[in-house]
Amino acid sequence: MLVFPNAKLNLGLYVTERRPDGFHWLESVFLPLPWTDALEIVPAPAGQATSITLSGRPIPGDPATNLCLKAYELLRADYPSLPDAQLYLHKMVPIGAGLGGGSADAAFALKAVNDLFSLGLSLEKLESYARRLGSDCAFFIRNQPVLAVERGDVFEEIELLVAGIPCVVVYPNLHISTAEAYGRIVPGPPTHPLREALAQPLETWRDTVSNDFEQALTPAFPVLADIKRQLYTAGAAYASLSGSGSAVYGLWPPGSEPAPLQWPVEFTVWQGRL
Ligand SMILES: C[C@@](CO)(OP(=O)(O)O)[C@H](O)COP(=O)(O)OP(=O)(O)OC[C@H]1O[C@@H](n2ccc(N)nc2=O)[C@H](O)[C@@H]1O
Ligand SMILES: Nc1ncnc2c1ncn2[C@@H]1O[C@H](COP(=O)(O)OP(=O)(O)O)[C@@H](O)[C@H]1O
Repeated sequence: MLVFPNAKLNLGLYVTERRPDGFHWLESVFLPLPWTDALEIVPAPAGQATSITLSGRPIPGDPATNLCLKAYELLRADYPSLPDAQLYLHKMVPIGAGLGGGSADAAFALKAVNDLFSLGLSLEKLESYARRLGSDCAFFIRNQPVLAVERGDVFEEIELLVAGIPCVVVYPNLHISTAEAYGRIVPGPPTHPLREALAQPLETWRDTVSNDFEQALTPAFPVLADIKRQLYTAGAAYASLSGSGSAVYGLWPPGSEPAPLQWPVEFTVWQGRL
């Protein structure tokens, strides 16, 4: 079975409180972004153990710790009759980018195994497995815009008028660790209530919708502010860091087009529509 795990963007992100377990309460809108990896899962030939073959962007760390394998093993612990499998992951979404690529791979692996081996798991059950693999992993099970609260794994419905709008995402080839980024945050309440701010026209978001990680990370990584400035110069109506970075995105009003932009060769740029 071949699936295409997509990335996500965060529209506003407020880290409101540190929890006793070291995690944080947050409030953010998650949006699917059609920038994808490719993941294939097939039953292994007789006598061959479960394995993963990686291609595309190098993933730091031992392949045995890949989140796709972790997802497979998590299900196998509860469904011992699952056969050995071969996983093939072609990585295209940048890593440590705030785009949730690893979490997407894990969530799509859960969904693919459920379909391939007819486990009959409900979306709720798949979400509860996903939560055990990462805070933002559960989002990718339903993979639709939501207001995420608590650890980023509890969702409220939200209506947004962003489908089809032009978007540019710029990854400055800078891997920011999520844990380290959280360590730089001083939690506090949102400057503007997110749901209300996002109900206003796109052009107003610049003054009302922000990402706490941006202020926390920009002093150490000024390139983030440079990219944001360039996106606004190219006509973006709204620009922001995604998640804990380092990808920065711009959104353009419907019907408009980003002005041509020049980026250093080591940057990776995605341009398309939401
Ligand atoms: C910041 C966000 C915003 O969407 O996304 P990314 O920038 O990673 O894409 C998420 O909260 C990232 O979720 P995820 O990447 O799944 O994090 P996890 O693997 O669960 O946790 C990695 C580390 O981040 C910190 N962490 C994560 C989530 C949370 N609500 N509070 C935290 O403090 C913890 O230090 C944890 O050890
Ligand atoms: N399939 C995977 N894709 C990406 N990263 C993975 C994967 N499996 C495990 N990881 C580990 O997860 C970490 C961050 O993953 P990622 O979701 O891309 O971060 P972020 O959401 O901050 O962009 C990396 O350090 C990487 O080693």
